[in-house]
Amino acid sequence: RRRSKSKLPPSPPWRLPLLGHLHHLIGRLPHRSLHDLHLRYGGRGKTGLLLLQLGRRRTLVVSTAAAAADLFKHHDLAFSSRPHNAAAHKQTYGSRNVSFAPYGEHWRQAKRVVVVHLLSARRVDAFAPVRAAEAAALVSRARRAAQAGEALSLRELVYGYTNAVVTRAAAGAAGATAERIRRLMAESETLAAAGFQADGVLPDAAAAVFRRVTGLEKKIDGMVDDWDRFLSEIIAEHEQRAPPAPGQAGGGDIVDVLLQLRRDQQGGAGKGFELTDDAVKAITKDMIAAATETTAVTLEWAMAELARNPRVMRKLQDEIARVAGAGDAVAEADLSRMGYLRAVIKEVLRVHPPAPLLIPRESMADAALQGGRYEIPAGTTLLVNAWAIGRDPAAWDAPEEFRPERFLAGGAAGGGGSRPAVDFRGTDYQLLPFGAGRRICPGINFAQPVLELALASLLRHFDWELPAGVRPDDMDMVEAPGLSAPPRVPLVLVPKSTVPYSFSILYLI
Ligand code: HEM
Repeated sequence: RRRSKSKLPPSPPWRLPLLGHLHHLIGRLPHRSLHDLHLRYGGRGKTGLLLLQLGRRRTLVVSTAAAAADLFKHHDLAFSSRPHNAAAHKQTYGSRNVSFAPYGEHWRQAKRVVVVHLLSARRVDAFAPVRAAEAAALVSRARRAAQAGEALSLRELVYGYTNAVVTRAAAGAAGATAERIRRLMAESETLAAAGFQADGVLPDAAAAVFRRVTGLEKKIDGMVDDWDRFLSEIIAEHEQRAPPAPGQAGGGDIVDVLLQLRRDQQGGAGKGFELTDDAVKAITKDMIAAATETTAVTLEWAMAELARNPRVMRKLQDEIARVAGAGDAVAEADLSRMGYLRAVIKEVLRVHPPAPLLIPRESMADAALQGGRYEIPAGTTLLVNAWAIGRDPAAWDAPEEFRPERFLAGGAAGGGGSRPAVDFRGTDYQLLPFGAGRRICPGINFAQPVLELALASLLRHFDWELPAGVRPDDMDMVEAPGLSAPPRVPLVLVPKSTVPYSFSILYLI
């Protein structure tokens, strides 16, 4: 026992009964306190690993790019499951979605369906008209505020946009339905966070008692029923109307595609996976939940950084004006020529990853990390601290500076040099906002044009100013607690129109 203990990664002192090291995190943002713990107790050689006992879960925390590279290159399979969580299990039809499904045949087949059929490049292209219409609606909302000289809540503005794009792409729904999804999602997030906490600390039976006694169980059940009623209605509506004809432009929304797959394959892609009603609902809900908040949070942080860095805002506006030409709406075809826009989005995701600890994973087998220096037993929860990795001084020059230029082609991670630009697709381990390996986010291709088009449109048509009396240095750049990490102080900015009145009329009609 002594020998294997010496092969465990470093741990902080003061491990309390029941809580373990949880008291180090209480009342603070987990990604920030885990980063502090890594700096303080991560060992002399800073191996990038820390082993904590968080309530009942033995937890490995990865905090540097080098440690993430070793983990994802050599041990990804061992760490490809997800820890069981009773609240999440209930909300996902028994973990029949992708995000929370344990590693196994269901997850493999469901992820294949998502990657090949729901989020392929062709499918994402087919949603271009939805993005264009919602970007125009976004601009016209901002224009009304600009003409009235009013300040705008950026959170409301960008959440309305991502919510509309995602619900239309997933379920063909708009208007009142999008509003219903928005309410369901806000309530689910609060309940999921509470459920996660109870489950993380207490053994199963005690966590179940805690949920019952506090009324949490009843609220979760109510929420599960509300979602189920809503998703059943959507499926029924889709089944009643004629399916999109083969080859029809777009081929329908995500629910259409799932129902068509079910008709074609009579129960899915093979053994261990059936596209039952529950699976269709779980996957549809997963797409909506995984896409809406993450993209909205990225846009809110992007606007906050631009407001704080007027030099970057001006440089970006110049690029957009140069590529998009005068007056007109930004066309998606132009986005690929906006290198600085892409660099800005990467820099935002480096400094403010919307899922700072990714989604927790769990190891299925013993793993010998860093060439056998450390042995991690099976059943260990894994947290990859993407927020800390984005600030790793061994991987980034001046990590606290917001400097998109570091991502321009030919620039090395830290800026300058001739290496290819760092990307966020899971092979550059210093930039992991979407994760890496088998569990990497399958939504990158969907998220990218949603983010780029919104940002280019908002910057094309308006200058964005801080409300009177607020200086860039006064801005609070700390995250709110929760599953995603928006700014803790919702961003408010004042749009000033940059487009001549004759063009702006087009956006009001
Ligand atoms: C800025 C936008 C987004 C960010 C930052 C983001 C981030 C993430 C992260 C960190 C993970 C966990 C990866 C891991 O465990 O290693 C994940 C998983 C996932 N994401 Fe995203 N995501 C975004 C947008 C989307 C979109 C638009 C969709 C779908 C339309 C989506 C669908 C999913 C799904 C289904 C998973 C689960 C994958 C699995 O467990 O195998 N995401 N995402």
